Amino acid sequence: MLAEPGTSDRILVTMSNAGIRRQGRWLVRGIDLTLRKGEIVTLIGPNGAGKSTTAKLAIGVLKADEGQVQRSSGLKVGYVPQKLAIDRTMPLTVERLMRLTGPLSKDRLDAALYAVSIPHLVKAEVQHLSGGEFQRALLARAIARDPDLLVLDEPVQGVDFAGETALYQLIGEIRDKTGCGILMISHDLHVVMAATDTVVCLNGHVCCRGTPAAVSQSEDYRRLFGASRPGIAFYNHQHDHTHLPDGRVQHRDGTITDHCHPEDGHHHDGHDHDHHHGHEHSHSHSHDHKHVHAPDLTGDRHA
Ligand SMILES: Nc1ncnc2c1ncn2[C@@H]1O[C@H](COP(=O)(O)OP(=O)(O)OP(=O)(O)O)[C@@H](O)[C@H]1O
Repeated sequence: MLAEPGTSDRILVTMSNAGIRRQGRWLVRGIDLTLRKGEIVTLIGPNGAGKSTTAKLAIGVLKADEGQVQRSSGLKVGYVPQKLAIDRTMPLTVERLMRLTGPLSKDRLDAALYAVSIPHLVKAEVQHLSGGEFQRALLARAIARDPDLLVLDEPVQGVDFAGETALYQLIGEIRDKTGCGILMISHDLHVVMAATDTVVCLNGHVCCRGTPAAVSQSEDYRRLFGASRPGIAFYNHQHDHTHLPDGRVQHRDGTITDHCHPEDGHHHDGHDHDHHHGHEHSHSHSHDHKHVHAPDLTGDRHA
């Protein structure tokens, strides 16, 4: 008998009630988070909310003082930290940057640079790269060793709007091609983050989570970031509800609940809460329900 594509074998990291304490203060606490193959999870939150700390806990750079963090055995992580201990004014070629973290065959190095569309920059000096090219070089370095999980701390820093859109598109393509899981960190929701499957809004603890569209409408998000955020646009499908591969339920407003009981979810609007397993579905589309699709902002790249 063919088994349903399992969800447990797709799990890369499970954080259960994880917390970390420094100098008598909890930097983050009560973090529940699951990272799976093929999924993009984005952590958002204001400065100091604990996004980098949570990412470091997830990959084992930091150890939890409370709760548990479990990683699948032999998990290979590609990590682009927020700050690099590299002096960008020192002479350093892209090729050497790629090898600073360990040996890498020429074939893999070239393939990774090709995947991020900068194969011509292999001999370029890092100090001469544009912001977007530098982020691509870091991304190439992180994907070169075939990671199961890619962790990208502020992957679009120093990149203009068009470059940002292209970079998020590229990150989505890397996920599609390699099937790796991706944990991203961003200060805020952004139009292209609609490519993200799940947004987790942090402020020392998990304030809310769900699709980008759902989180942007949630009270917690609005409280944290202010009521109106310009530039957020989502391409929404009208779902009644969708059963995610891991058994959770995504409601029409984009919220995700573990169970089908209305009281379990983050329901704010007082209607459309009667989604139960076994009741009538009204899916009228045939695409993969797991993804919220970004608007096509990248047409020029396909021209
Ligand atoms: N080793 C440490 N000792 C004490 N405090 C720390 C340590 N590391 C981080 N912090 C504090 O923990 C909090 C969370 O830091 P973190 O870098 O995770 O936040 P962040 O959400 O990634 O912020 P930003 O958006 O500014 O990058 C901050 O208040 C920071 O000052």
